Amino acid sequence: MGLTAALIQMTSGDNPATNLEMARRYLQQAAAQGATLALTPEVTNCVSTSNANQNRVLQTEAEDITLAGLREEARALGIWVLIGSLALKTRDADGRFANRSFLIDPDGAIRARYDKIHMFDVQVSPSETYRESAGFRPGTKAVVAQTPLAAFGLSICYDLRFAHLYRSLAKAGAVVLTVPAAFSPITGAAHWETLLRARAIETGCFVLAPAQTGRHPASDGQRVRSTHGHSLAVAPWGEVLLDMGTVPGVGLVNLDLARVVEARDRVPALFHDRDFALPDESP
Ligand SMILES: O=C(O)CNC(=O)[C@H](CS)NC(=O)CCC(=O)C(=O)O
Repeated sequence: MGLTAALIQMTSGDNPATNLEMARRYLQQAAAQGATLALTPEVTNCVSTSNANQNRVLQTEAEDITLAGLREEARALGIWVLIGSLALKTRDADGRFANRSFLIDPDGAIRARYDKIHMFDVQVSPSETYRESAGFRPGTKAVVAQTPLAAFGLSICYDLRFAHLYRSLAKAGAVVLTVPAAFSPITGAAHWETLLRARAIETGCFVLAPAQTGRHPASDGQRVRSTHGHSLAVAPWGEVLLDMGTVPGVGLVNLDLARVVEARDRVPALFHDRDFALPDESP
């Protein structure tokens, strides 16, 4: 029961057509190297700090060129593709976008969709504040995708900090957790690897985390955004199998799915939950 996965590390800019060309090339390299599954980062189609630019270049799911192009590429190459996420227009009255992950099969069909649940509304330093919920509407539904390769538990970026989501995914049958990201450099250096390894150890799952990296090109006048990189693959026992550093590219990793059962047999903590009373509010 083996699975060869390719993590794709990218520096997406704010022009979806350029990002799509880059993603296509990486998928072709992944397939040529023997990958049966390739995974792209969060907001593969557009990293932008300008709401005006997003309103101009983003499209609905039905019109999105990145979704159509990568479905076509999956079919041409005969591989599975996890599109980490796409920023997409919705029909919501408030005009907010969706931050949506897609699992595509080798026929190019969409096998699962997941909308990011937890919004990154965080001041990471005195000069750096994110308010994701101003532009994006949160999802409300956890997703496990059953496939002939494996059962995948989907998540996105800031979701990583909510351990109970991953526990729920693993209990619902997931053996591979996907965490595409565009992590901030400050929190990335402090928390990224530790959190990913913790989620793997707690659940006895493989964790695949394709990431955005570097300084993202932006049209004139926009704030340039940087991301942490370090796309990571972690085994169910917690070892880091692959760390891609900060250079864009394709990283291959072999997953021996028997190691999920092995890790859970050694430490069955996933199956040792107990009910408990919450602490009293009174002192
Ligand atoms: O805004 C976009 O274009 C797409 N969304 C993102 O990049 C999101 C929200 S700003 N980034 C994160 O969730 C980083 C989380 C993080 O860094 C942490 O948890 O420490």
